[in-house]
Amino acid sequence: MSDDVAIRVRGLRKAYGDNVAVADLDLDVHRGEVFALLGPNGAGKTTTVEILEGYRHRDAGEVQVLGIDPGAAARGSAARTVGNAGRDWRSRVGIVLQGTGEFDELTVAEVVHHFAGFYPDADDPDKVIARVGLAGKARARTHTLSGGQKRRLDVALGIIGRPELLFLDEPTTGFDPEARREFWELIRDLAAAGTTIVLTTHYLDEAEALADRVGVIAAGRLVEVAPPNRLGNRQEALATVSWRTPEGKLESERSATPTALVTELAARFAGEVPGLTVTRPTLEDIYLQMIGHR
Ligand SMILES: Nc1ncnc2c1ncn2[C@@H]1O[C@H](COP(=O)(O)OP(=O)(O)OP(=O)(O)O)[C@@H](O)[C@H]1O
Repeated sequence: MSDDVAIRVRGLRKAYGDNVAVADLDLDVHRGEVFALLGPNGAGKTTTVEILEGYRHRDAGEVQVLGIDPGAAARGSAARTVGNAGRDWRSRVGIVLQGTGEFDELTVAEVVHHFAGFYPDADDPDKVIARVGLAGKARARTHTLSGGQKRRLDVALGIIGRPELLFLDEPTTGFDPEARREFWELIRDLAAAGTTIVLTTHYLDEAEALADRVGVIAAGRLVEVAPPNRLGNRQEALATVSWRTPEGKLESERSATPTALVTELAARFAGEVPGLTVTRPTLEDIYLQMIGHR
């Protein structure tokens, strides 16, 4: 496996009885990349990611994560062989699962300090608590945190070991808009420091804001992988120019040359064009087309 590849998947397959959750999936994630997996409910994202994390067995295919087969690493750590590839590999991978974040009577600071003890080169717990915006809650018991604050704690536990590769499963579900923006900044900082990030999300704006590349998965297959602005040839999609006639009727026209059309409209109206908008398909429009909802 070449050094710049963090994840390499070939022919991955996983079925639950007759239900094929992941079918012949190929995927490469480069080191230092932020990769977003998008797909409707039940598409196979969690199954794929949990196989990459070593938490689920696969039926077929090759998987390498940081140069290690996570299936073999999981078996190694189950055998508790001290110093084995499994434990070493696990300490290089950070995982933020959907909704843990509650540790009975322990405080935020106690939990983060405790988890720091599991890693050979853990980050400073107080710094990490501040970084996820929980400094004001460091002494709060985790069961008193709000939903969004629990997710922040999950993120703190995912990054405390200074992972080379971080998996985030729907990381901002339940965040208020300000918390989401702060979280995006945190992800950008981690990416800038060289952390490879794989996230699943249902928020198209999140994928667009964070991801270098997006993979769309539908019915267990990877339908397309592309940078967000190129997905589904989005950059070549026609623009829609809309305006209002002097009678107030809404008109619109799809155009490959919207500037020329707007110039013509400006001449026609001798100045301001009433209700003028120029739009191109959003990532969400393209995504919905891709998964067959339009
Ligand atoms: N433990 C399981 N046992 C049986 N079937 C499962 C199991 N886990 C997932 N599945 C099935 O596999 C398919 C893919 O599920 P998966 O959880 O991977 O989808 P997902 O893309 O993560 O969905 P969501 O966006 O809803 O989280 C679904 O049909 C689901 O019902």
